[in-house]
Amino acid sequence: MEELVGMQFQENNQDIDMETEWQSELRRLEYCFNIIERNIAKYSEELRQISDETKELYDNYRSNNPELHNDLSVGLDIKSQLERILNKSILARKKPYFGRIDYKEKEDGTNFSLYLGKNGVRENSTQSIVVDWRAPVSSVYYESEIGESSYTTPFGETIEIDLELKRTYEISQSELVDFYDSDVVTNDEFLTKYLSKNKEVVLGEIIATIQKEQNEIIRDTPFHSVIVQGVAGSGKTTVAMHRISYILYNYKDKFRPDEFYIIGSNKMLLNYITGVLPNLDVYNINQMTLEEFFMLLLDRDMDIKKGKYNLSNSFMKLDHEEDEKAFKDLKNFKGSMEFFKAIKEYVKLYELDTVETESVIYNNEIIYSKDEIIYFLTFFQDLPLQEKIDLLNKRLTYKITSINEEEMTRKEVIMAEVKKFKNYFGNRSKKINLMEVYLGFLEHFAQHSAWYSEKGIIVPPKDSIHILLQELSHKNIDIYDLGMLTYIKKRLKKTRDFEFISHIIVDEAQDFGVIIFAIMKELFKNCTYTIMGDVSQNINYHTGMNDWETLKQEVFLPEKDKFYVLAKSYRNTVEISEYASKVLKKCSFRTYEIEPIIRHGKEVTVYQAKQEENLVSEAVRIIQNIKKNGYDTIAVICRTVDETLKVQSLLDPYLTTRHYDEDIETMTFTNGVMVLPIHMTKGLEFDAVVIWNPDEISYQARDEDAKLLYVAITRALHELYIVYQGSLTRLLC
Ligand SMILES: Nc1ncnc2c1ncn2[C@@H]1O[C@H](COP(=O)(O)OP(=O)(O)OP(=O)(O)O)[C@@H](O)[C@H]1O
Repeated sequence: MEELVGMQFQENNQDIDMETEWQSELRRLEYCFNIIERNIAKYSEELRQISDETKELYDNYRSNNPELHNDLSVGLDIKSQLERILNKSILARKKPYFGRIDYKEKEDGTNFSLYLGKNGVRENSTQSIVVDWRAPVSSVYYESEIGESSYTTPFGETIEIDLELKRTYEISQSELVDFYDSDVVTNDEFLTKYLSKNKEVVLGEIIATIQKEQNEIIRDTPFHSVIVQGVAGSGKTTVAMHRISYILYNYKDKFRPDEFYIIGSNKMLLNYITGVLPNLDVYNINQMTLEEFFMLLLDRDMDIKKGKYNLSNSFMKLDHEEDEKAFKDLKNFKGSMEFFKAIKEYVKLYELDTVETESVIYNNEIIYSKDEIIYFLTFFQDLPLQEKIDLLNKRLTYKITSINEEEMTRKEVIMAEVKKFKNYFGNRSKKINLMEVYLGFLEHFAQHSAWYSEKGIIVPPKDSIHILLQELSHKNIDIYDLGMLTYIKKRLKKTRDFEFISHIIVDEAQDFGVIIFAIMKELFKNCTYTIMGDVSQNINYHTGMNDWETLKQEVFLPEKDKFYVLAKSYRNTVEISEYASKVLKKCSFRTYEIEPIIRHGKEVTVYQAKQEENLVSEAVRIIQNIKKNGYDTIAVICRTVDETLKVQSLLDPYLTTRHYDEDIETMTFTNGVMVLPIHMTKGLEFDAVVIWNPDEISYQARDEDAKLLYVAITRALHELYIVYQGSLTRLLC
């Protein structure tokens, strides 16, 4: 157990005047720098040594010494660990800590004065002079007020304390700039100062200003799942990234980073959000889109590229043409639990059809009865079909062997008998074509909808399944089809592909239908989840989630898993938040109120142009002003991809913009002006946003359009502009 030592604790804090206190803090900082410098020298030397050793190992390995492979990989591992430690120490030299807590432990009266930093700093192998923000005790800094309090260790032990001081430091480039005590400066004042800064091109870490309600989520146990509804800008993504860091730090023995999967809707968002992870000391996490995730699981059993399937990106289909009703019905069905319940029923049927369930007669006697076989199939329901077949074959051959042994049959005869029956229930590796099974299911569903209704499944109008079959015959598939195929694989095939995942983090979860989570829960039995979303931002209105109820009640376990609500927005100014709230008030769905952190900015500016050319000149003027004001990240947000391409060409003669790349997989978030369709701005934020032409046609007064507009508005940190022509959408009036 590491010993926590801090500055010599002062019993009589009140009596020390500010000057002495300031001097004492300077001395403490100096002391800390000395230790850090000493550590840097030590780690540099160790790194030099290990680099030499691995270089030598590598040379030997190359000159035909392959048995050195293991030593070499251990050496390289140590080297990269040392590089990280050294790097952390070098960073700590600029700002070793951000906070301090002084407290007395109730049980034995011991006093502590602890400094908290992004990374722990050790004086020697047993003593820390700066405590890592993720350590259990650091929770006091985020959660407790001065006075009686407690903190809990990851393993449930509660430590009662008396908190006497909570202090926050401003240290810049190794200089102490200021410090504030929590009974003097409010949390909000400190936060506002922090929030008024400009945006960086990756999501930032917030360890110095994590709020109480965020801290609770970050530090919740990874042994159950966590679902978070948070208004736009409430820090869901940020909290998720800090939670990963916390779990990997505190539960090293139980969780490995390569067993963590972050699922997001596109590559630009993923790169943006995971950019913060090295800064939070997290490496080797998997990050991918849901499409990629399912394809990874399907692996060679269903090669989308080889099969020449067109994988439609559900996020790209956001033009505002009216979908036909049948398409809407299909979308609603594909995202719902009903679709999942239906495939489950079909798989059961498929198993009974595939496995020979008639009684097995041997030497005129029933040796395996129909009832027994059906009982076996039901009892081992969760096992994949292939495994059940293997087990049934094994049991049958065992019975045949026993009967023959009782009759003292010769060994060779027994073997010949066993051979006859060894594949009685099916081959060891039965070839299963996943797409064929899926199509079989859809056809069965279309033809026998009454059978499914009898099982309590709400069946969609017939047309929708026909459309789906047609789409598949044209080789068009989407994430819901991939999800179904993955489920079929898990149920029918014997595979180890599903055993390597322990925690899944889903950002912008509301954009996926609840069925996706139901499928994942079936695929990975021992996995837990961190699910972040905001139902007001569901941009896939028909497939995505417009409330959390089904997910909470039917997919997760209300008595075990946790549901949190984050109501405060840290991103937007009060003016922008209020503007966004106005849109939500026009909707019929349940909304979650936004509570902005009190940070005022410019009023939202709405500009009506007479003609398109005025729209362009006004947008150019606005953007130039924004730049003059010193803001670096600016977005012009359009309704569709087509509009984005058009606006880009309209602005091009006057401004340098970062071009929208139709291959969204290769786009990255950058400084400067980006022209983007709404769906690509999900999860991102910009210093200033210009919403392009939100007129009556582009955004009708209906819930799905309100959600899109809400997303666009809430991307802006400091300034928001609306430029339009014709009649402004009623959602903004
Ligand atoms: N406690 C905090 N202290 C300082 N900044 C914070 C805090 N919490 C969140 N932020 C900032 O607020 C902004 C929004 O955070 P984030 O993107 O994680 O929110 P979100 O809920 O995922 O938003 P959205 O739903 O719109 O994608 C970020 O700039 C983040 O750094």
